Order: sequence, then structure tokens, then C-alpha cells
Amino acid sequence: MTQDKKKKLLIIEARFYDDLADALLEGAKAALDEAGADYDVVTVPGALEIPAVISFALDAEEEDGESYDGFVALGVVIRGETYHFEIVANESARALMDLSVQESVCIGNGVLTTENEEQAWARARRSEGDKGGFAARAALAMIAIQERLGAERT
Ligand SMILES: Nc1c(NC[C@H](O)[C@H](O)[C@H](O)CO)[nH]c(=O)[nH]c1=O
Ligand SMILES: CC(=O)[C@@H](O)COP(=O)(O)O
Repeated sequence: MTQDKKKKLLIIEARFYDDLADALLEGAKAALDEAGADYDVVTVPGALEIPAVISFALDAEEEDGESYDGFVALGVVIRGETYHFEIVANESARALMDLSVQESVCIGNGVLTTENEEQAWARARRSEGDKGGFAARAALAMIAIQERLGAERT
């Protein structure tokens, strides 16, 4: 991957909450458009499915499939009545971190984990927290650092 090559990223969005997913995706797309990066979008049911899609993309790359310079994970996990919040929030984050470190993959994590919907909106809206845009910019930053260090995935 050369410094001047146009970057291509894969956005994986968990659409457990449709309207919130729209807000996160708007921010992420705006950030990547502003950076002049190309991207594809894949939609999954929930945050727990996001890490596997990155694994699928890495596997496909080894079979001469599409190659992505980085990944943007988007989703919203809102606490309910049971322990499932901890499972979804913690395990999706853990799997993304494990992928980034063990596979040297550039990932921006825009999966919100909130106590309620109000907190989620305050972070999803591009005009407020813009966590979707932040995650996209984080992925781009990691791609640049990986290039600078000469650590691109072969
Ligand atoms: N409760 C939330 C979920 N739960 C669904 C899981 O992510 C997963 O899709 C399901 O367990 C089937 O494997 N997902 C979110 O993204 N946000 C939530 O608040
Ligand atoms: C984060 C979740 O999994 C949550 O939406 C599930 O709600 P509940 O714990 O009330 O089943």
C-alpha cells in the first residue's frame, strides 16, 4: 500500500437501532468523503456480528478478494434489563481490539454503549458527538500510522 494510493475502507454497521445507525453512518461517510477515501458498507443485525465481518473480509482478501486498508465499526448498544448489555458491549469491543492487535488491522470503533437512548443520540448525531465520524477518522489515522511505520498487512 503506497502513501498516495486512494484508501478503501469497509464500514460495518449494526442496525439494531435504525435511526441511530443512520446518524452514525452519516457522520462516518462524511468523514471518509472529506478525506477522499473510498468505502463499502455492510449491514449486520447487531454489534456482536461486527467482528466476524472483519474476519470474513480478511479471509476474502487472502483469496484475492477485495482488500481494505481499514474498517469502521458502527453500532449502538443500550442497556436493558439483563446482563446481555455487558455481553454485547464488552464482547464486541474485545473482539474488535483482538482483531486490530492480532491481525494488525486498522479499525475505528464507533459502537456506542450507553445507558439510554438520549445518551446514544447525543453521541450519534453528526451535529453533536459525531462518534461515527470520529471512528472513521480514527481508522484513517491508524492507516496513516501503519504506513508510516511500514507495517502494512501483506
Ligand atoms: N441489545 C443489542 C444488541 N443485541 C443483539 C446482538 O448484537 C446480536 O445481534 C444478537 O445477540 C444475535 O447474535 N445488539 C446491538 O447492536 N445493540 C443492542 O442494544
Ligand atoms: C444490550 C441488549 O442486549 C439489550 O437491548 C437487551 O435488553 P434486555 O437486557 O432488556 O433483554
